[in-house]
Amino acid sequence: MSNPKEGDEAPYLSYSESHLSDEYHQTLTKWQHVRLAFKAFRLLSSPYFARSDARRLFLLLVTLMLMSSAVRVIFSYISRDYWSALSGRDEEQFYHIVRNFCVALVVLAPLNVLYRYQRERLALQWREWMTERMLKLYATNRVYYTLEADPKDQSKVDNPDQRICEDVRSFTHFSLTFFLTLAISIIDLVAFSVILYTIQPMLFVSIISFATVGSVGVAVIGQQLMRLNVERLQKEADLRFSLVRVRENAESIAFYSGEPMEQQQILNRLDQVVDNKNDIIVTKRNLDFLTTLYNYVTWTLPLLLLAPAYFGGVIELGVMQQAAVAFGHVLEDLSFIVWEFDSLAEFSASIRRLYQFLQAIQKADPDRDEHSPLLGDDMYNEKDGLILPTVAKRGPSVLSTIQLTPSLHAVMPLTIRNLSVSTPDYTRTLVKNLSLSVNDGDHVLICGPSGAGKSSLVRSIAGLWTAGSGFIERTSDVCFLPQKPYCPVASLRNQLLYPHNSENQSDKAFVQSDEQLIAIMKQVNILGIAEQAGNGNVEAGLDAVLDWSNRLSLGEQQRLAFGRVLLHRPRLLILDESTSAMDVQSERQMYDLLREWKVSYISVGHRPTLIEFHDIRLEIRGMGEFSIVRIE
Ligand SMILES: Nc1ncnc2c1ncn2[C@@H]1O[C@H](COP(=O)(O)OP(=O)(O)OP(=O)(O)O)[C@@H](O)[C@H]1O
Repeated sequence: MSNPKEGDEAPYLSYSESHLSDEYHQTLTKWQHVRLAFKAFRLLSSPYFARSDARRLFLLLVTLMLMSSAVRVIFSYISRDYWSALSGRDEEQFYHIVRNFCVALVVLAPLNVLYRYQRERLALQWREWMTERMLKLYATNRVYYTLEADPKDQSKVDNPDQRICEDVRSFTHFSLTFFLTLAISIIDLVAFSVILYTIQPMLFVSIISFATVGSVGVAVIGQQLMRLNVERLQKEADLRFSLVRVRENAESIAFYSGEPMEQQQILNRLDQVVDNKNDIIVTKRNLDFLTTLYNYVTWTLPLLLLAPAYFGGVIELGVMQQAAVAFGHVLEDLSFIVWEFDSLAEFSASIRRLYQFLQAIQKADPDRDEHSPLLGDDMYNEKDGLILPTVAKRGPSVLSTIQLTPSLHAVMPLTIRNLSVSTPDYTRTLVKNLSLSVNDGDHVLICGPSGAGKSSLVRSIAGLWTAGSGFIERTSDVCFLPQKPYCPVASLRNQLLYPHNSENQSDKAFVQSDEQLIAIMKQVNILGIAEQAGNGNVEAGLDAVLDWSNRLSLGEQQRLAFGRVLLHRPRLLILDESTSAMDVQSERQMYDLLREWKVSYISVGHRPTLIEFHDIRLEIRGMGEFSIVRIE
């Protein structure tokens, strides 16, 4: 990996794999980091603020921000007069100021509240918009699958869940908080500097020197805090992920009695979180020593500087008080970035993680290339929302890929010509030069030794794997049945309708009556499941929402998956060991149903009982070799 040079712009925007990696980021200079962060920030934020509604809300927010700045200056004058009236024992003036204060409190103070409210509201809307868009890009063209598929891929992004949920939240929240607070600080800085200067020019000079010394000191310690915070996000996501894995694989772990190993792994990750947090606490303590000292000096320094003038009767007590307040404000504004190290670190970490993630999504999506907008803004239309891309924009790939053409009007359910299938990393060819035609009513059995490439061939037919060469034409009216069917957390009715959903308006055409669903459950022999879930009432059972993947046996889940197929009645069905957990009689019953429906099917499996349900046998032997024979 080459070390990037100063002024080297191009790599920041390209998504070559090395530029997505953490190692690449470690080679960047500090200046390049800042430029990359700004460029990434612009690319991530501009699509949202290109929208008229977002711009309107932002304008309102800036107006409120300016007004709340003015409120602070007005209050500083009220407070000056208040103290002056008190020190001069001027009762009439005092009550006059109290009246002014009450009016200001009612009229002006709510502006501060409204400003903060509006800021939160905009941050939430922005978050919703960005998360929605990222989710769509993540789901388009099975990007989520591609990102997980190649374990050796250097550009693989960790914890996408954390990036979509947590990083988007902190990005949108901090963008607004940070930049607006920065703007307020600059306005305040100017306003209160003028006040200080008019009280005594020396006050202004001393505050600048004081703030510079303090900021440098804090920056040295704060830098370490920034690095530790970046690490914290990743370590906490890793810990959460290891707990999610235990929950998802609870039964397998229980059978293996794998608790000690799992616990060890979780504890190792917890140790890393704790070590990191310890370092953060120690660094914060050091920072605290400095900032506390700084705060107390801030409180007394302006009073010390103005004491001779006060005791000499040149200025009033109110002026002293106003100077102290202004001094605090200016110092706070000058040190804003320093104080905000914590959030700044979190903010820059989330920018980087989001940018990396969106680059990886762009790379994994065959319909997009490095020139496509990062957040897909060309696909956005104010009226229809996000439109998913349909036209391939990417030029010919350097690596050859399988050409898949799914069509509703395909002449045959499946035609394969000169197909070679490789693993996603192109290191091994599993099938070489395969040509096969599957006619309506054909039943093909794919068999062969474990690891030879049977499931890989199915993945290529589905379009999940594209590494290799050759042509696949198939009907788009196809269903794939994996060995372990996916059961979403939903009602039994929606298990059967999956991937459709009875609650979705757009899926209305796929929804079946309870009678039809019950008839199907009878055919695939799972009516008992509905009866149990509904305490004897089958209709109530259809509405039961349970963790079905843990509740049902694998054989029951496989029969449920056949029920889904029966509902969808595809022209072509591809089964990858989809009856492996069934008893022989159930397996026969399922295949009899398939034949009854006259559906063409291709099965992958090892069981000798499967032979009799098929008429063509494709044996994959590994290393590219195969044979095709007709079963008599
Ligand atoms: N994402 C991946 N990247 C690289 N190699 C992979 C990947 N997924 C699977 N493989 C490898 O591809 C080979 C073929 O796997 P495949 O799942 O197709 O085998 P199979 O014939 O279906 O085996 P089984 O009968 O055990 O299910 C295996 O050696 C496997 O390790």
